[in-house]
Amino acid sequence: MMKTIVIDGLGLIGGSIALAIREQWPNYRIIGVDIDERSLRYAKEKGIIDDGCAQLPDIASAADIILLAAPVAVILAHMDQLANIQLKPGVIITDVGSTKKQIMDKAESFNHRGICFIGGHPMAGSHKSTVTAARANLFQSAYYFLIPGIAGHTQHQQAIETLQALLAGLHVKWLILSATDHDQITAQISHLPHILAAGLVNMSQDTFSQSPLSLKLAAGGFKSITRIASSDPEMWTDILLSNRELLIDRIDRFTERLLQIKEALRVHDQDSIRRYFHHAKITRDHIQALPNDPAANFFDLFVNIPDQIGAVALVTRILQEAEINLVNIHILEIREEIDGILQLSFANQRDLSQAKKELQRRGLSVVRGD
Ligand SMILES: NC(=O)c1ccc[n+]([C@@H]2O[C@H](COP(=O)([O-])OP(=O)(O)OC[C@H]3O[C@@H](n4cnc5c(N)ncnc54)[C@H](O)[C@@H]3O)[C@@H](O)[C@H]2O)c1
Ligand SMILES: O=C(O)C(=O)C[C@]1(C(=O)O)C=C[C@@H](O)C=C1
Repeated sequence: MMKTIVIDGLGLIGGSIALAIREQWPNYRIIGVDIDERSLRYAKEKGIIDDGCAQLPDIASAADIILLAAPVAVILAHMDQLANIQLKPGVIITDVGSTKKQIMDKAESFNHRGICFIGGHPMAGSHKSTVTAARANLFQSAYYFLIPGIAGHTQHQQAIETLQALLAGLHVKWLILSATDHDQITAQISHLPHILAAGLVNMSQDTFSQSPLSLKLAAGGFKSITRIASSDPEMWTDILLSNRELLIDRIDRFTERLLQIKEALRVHDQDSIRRYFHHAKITRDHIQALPNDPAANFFDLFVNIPDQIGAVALVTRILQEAEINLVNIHILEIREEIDGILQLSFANQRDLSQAKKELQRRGLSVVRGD
């Protein structure tokens, strides 16, 4: 059956989801809503959407599924708008906001009216924004959190299954959890890191205000830890304000840890300093690949590639000749002008080990990947 999908906020995330729905369900009608007319025009020209609209209330009543994909404060404001509109019977509303508690609290009024609101959050993205950066495979192999409006309720269970079918083309790993758990987890592994990355860039800029060249000397370390400081400031202001209390706590805890390492330095405590880095290394190394663990994110191999035409093609050709399946390939934006690092993701440890052997046999240097 043909369905009308309304995507409110047609940026990086809304656009990427539209592309994946398009691939999987070519007959569905996709309407994009955005205040930015250029984004709508671009998306229509590229065939990402069938039609565009500037205001959600003008199109909401035609939707079978409404996906709210604007910044968090706009999602909250547009939920208020939707509350006053007669929607199609059986409509499902969902969102992609990076915080969930505030949104799910507001969603209660829909659920009381018998309208299913399922919270959502694809746990992948980029520091780039707008629909021009959208890609159908942006979320491949990433986690996608779903928060049922009323856990265990039959209608909500069915709505979850409908959404999972709609978004099957994203090729994500679904994880159902509560809004509170979601916000606690993302405060630590997404929101705090963005605060720290931006702080580090700002501090470095201030430190070198009299010698701007110094900032340009930054190598891979600074660039990899601060890539996300290029993210959209409006989006992150909304996220922080929407997860205020948990973030204040995370900042306090982080400050304590900074003071501990400062004290170790002050008293020349070599053991503590070594333990600090050792503990982090063991933990970080295991995030990359946990052999035989189905919950492992990726089996990643990091390969040095010279800054030469055809270098990436050589890597893919070697893998193709050895008949090794590649799940994803990503050029890391570090060490520009010297050489690049390719991140190759495999479905399992066996493919990763075989790929590592083949690439090394052909003279390529593997930076990391066990
Ligand atoms: N960027 C990421 O990595 C990422 C990952 C997962 C979830 N999210 C969440 O997804 C949402 C969108 O993020 P994004 O990265 O796609 O941002 P984006 O800036 O690329 O897109 C947001 C879009 O919303 C539009 N918009 C803003 N105000 C609007 C309004 N009043 N009405 C209609 N449209 C409006 C903007 O014009 C823009 O096209 C945010 O809630 C964010 O927290 C982001
Ligand atoms: O890769 C990035 O640039 C991201 O910041 C993506 C990222 C994150 O990992 O923190 C950012 C916000 C989202 O809510 C989910 C994912």
